[in-house]
Amino acid sequence: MSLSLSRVASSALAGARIPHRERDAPRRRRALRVCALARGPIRLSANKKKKKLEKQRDAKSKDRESRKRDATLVDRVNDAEHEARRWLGQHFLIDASVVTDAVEAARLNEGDRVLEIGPGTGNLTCELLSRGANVLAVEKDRNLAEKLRKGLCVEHGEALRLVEGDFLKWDGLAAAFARTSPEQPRAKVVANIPYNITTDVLKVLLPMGDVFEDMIFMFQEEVAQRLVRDDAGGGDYRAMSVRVHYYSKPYYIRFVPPTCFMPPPNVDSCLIGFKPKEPHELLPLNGTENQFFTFVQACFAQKRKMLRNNLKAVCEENTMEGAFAMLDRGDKIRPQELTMEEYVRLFNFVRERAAESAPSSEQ
Ligand SMILES: C[S@@+](CC[C@H](N)C(=O)[O-])C[C@H]1O[C@@H](n2cnc3c(N)ncnc32)[C@H](O)[C@@H]1O
Repeated sequence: MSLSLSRVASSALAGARIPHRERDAPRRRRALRVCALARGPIRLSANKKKKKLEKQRDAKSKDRESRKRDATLVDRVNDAEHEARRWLGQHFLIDASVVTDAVEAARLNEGDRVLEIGPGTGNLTCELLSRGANVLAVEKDRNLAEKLRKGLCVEHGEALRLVEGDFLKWDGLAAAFARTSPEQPRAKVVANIPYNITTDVLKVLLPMGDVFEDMIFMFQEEVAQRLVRDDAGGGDYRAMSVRVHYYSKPYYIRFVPPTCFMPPPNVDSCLIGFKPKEPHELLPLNGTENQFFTFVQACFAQKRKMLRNNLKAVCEENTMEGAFAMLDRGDKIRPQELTMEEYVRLFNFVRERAAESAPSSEQ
């Protein structure tokens, strides 16, 4: 290039007529370079277009597929010809993506034992069975239980066992899921139950970490947000959060809008998981678990008040001074500002002081 430029320059200086091709050579070379540069992005954008089209086609076919799956769920609810009973929290799942996410969150393996509370018309149950799980379902509604017995139970034989009755009154739980050897995998729980019984159901299941490993629940969104956060300090941190974090590691899975149910509920929902701690992972207590939770409940007796005021009811003045010094969180702390670990330390401290000041039985 420097050669041709110098030839052009010297010819021009000599006043000679520069040949057309030589005069235009630098411009042509520049144009070629620009074209070469241009070709790259042009090819790239063609690829992008192709990929975008493929993605759109994929999305459309997935959309068609999931609408077909949604329709199957709606059909199953309609086929039950059952009038939903609101007092039993009957909002049946009709969104296939939610059903899939709930079941996948349980990380099922072929042959896993699963407790389903409230199978209803069987949409979650069918998905669990299709993944090779052995399901034990507890349904309170007599009409729905009857339909399940005549339908899914016949279809799936031993893979599905149905217990008709109120889960909270059922005394067969421990025996039904007892492990026959330490090598046997723990069972799993999947439940879309009425929101007004979730707390009671959790009270039963959370301490069963040696029996259940994954627990997936449908929850009211607002309540789940409170339970999952361990940010003591938020005004919504309640005694139930202490219980949940003592026994498990809760985690948020996904948001579920009212349109995913038939009939739709008035509140937003979500899937939430609880990973129960095994017995050896639980923090040691200076007393029984019941005594601990009764103590925590007393600390929250009036949650707008300072912890000091609530503690007065359960411990001596000098024990309280020692407890506050041990916690080192100041005098004005409120019940919702302590973490679960701090409640365990507080409980253990108060119990230890109480034992020290009690008259010895050997005297
Ligand atoms: C929200 S519906 C869910 C039904 C189904 N699992 C679904 O996702 O489509 C709640 C189900 O729990 C049942 N149920 C309500 N209270 C119950 C209880 N205490 N014990 C067992 N089942 C209960 C209801 O009858 C209903 O079938």
